[in-house]
Amino acid sequence: MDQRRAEQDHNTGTNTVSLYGEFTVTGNRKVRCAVSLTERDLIVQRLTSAPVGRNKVVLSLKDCVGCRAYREDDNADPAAYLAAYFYPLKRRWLSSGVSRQRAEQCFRIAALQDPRANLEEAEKWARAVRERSARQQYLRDGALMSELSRPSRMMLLVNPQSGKGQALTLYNNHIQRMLNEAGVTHTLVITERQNHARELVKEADLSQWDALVIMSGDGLLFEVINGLLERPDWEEAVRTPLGILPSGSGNALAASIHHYSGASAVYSEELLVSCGFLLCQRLVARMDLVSIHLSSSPRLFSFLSLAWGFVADVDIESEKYRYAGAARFTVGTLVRLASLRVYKGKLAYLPAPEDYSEEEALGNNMTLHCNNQARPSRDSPCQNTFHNSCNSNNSLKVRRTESTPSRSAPKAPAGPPDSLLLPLDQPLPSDWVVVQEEDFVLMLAMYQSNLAEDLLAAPDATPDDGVIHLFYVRAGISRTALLKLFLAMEKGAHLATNCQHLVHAKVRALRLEPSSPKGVITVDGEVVEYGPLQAEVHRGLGRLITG
Ligand SMILES: Nc1ncnc2c1ncn2[C@@H]1O[C@H](COP(=O)(O)OP(=O)(O)OP(=O)(O)O)[C@@H](O)[C@H]1O
Repeated sequence: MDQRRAEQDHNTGTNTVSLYGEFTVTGNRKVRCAVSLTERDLIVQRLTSAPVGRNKVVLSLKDCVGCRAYREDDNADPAAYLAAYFYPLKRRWLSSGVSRQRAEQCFRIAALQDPRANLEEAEKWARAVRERSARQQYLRDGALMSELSRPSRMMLLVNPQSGKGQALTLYNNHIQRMLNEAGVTHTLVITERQNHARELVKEADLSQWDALVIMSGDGLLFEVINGLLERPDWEEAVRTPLGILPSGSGNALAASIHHYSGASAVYSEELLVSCGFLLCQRLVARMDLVSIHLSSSPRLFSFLSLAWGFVADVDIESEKYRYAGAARFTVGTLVRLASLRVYKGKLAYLPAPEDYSEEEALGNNMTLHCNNQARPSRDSPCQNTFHNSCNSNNSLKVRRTESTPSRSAPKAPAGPPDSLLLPLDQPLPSDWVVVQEEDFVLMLAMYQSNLAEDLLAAPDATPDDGVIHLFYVRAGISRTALLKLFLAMEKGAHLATNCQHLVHAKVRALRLEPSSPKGVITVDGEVVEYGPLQAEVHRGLGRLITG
């Protein structure tokens, strides 16, 4: 295989070769390779007499997280080295599924005797690979995404107790190396107790960070989001890009991000590698946040779900099967099915208009600016233009931030006002739909696609569709039918089962008034005050690093 043939091979279509070189493989100087870089791919061809196909590897730059040039400490060796890090989707051993698996390409560049010249050549390649791979990401993901600045600085909050208690091991085994390969500078913060992360982000100098990344379950992100919204500068703070790396047992947001990337479902460490890869791409989208009013607690902000009845009970009761990881929900579902019960209450909602258009989403939002240099010009938050009577209600219920040390104390309660909600003790506005039934098996409001790694509850949800996907199951459903629904939910096929007891509505706000004296309500998997509540979606209020 000679140089001319290698070049001809790849000079096809628009994928023209922009760099070509012949290097040896690091670690085996006998193996020579012809390496070509095109706009889309890095093509490595071993220069042997064997048939071409077997010796050629084509690596898509979309799968590349980073590339670097370096010299080794050996002064006698004039060579420089080029290492490129890829995480392509590969078929799993003995399975039909695919998952991202690490593939490193490492070359020795020693064409010249001058070590500096070799290093310059390696650096030219590394720059070209990085630039093209960043361009590929941006092209793939379109206009509504923005990119973090490079190099990026992230605060990585790790909850060592999350899931099976292996978060730090998972960080050491996968994430540390991947972030280094991608040139992401990160500071590791190990959370020590409940609310530690919340307090930290409430006080943090956010200008130091391009993103806050949470390695835990969904509970830690819930704390971080609410901490950001308690700040006097919440309008700016809530637009800090947030990333998630799954090490809990539910990992619903991580599974949702993976789902949005279009890849087939993966679980546990494979999900972690996928989310790590997506984090390294540094693409930021808007994320809906839902403001939730409880009867006497301060207002909360939720990014994932609101549940009452069967789902909330399973979430909480299955805590004791935590050692089983993601399987805890399956075990919990089976246990609760055996003692299936009816939950009484009133449910009402404001339907989302059919043509809830992109323009409406963008109405109050300008271009995304995600790096810290651009922070002062970050886009305005979604601000509601109506200021009706509900605001006085909110001002009573919102957690006040006067106790937070700050240069300028906030005049208004933290977080945006709610424009669609009347006080809980007032009748509903006339355009709301009141559900006729008062006997339910479950109520589940979702604003991301996944309820857990293996529960695709709202398959067509997107991070910023401005919609609460409301599901409820009426009383009267048999155990078998309910089990079938949950089994179908693994593939997101529950709506296609045509179950007469399952209702799905896309809504912008809802009110729930449970009438049973005791019960469980969860917000993002965390137990909250039981009693009447209402919720309103704030389209695109937050920022999420997603794929
Ligand atoms: N070092 C710590 N020790 C105990 N609790 C902690 C610590 N750090 C954080 N926490 C708390 O643990 C709670 C649970 O965290 P999180 O939901 O992220 O993980 P998880 O419960 O393991 O995940 P999942 O809900 O998916 O099972 C959070 O409310 C957080 O405040």
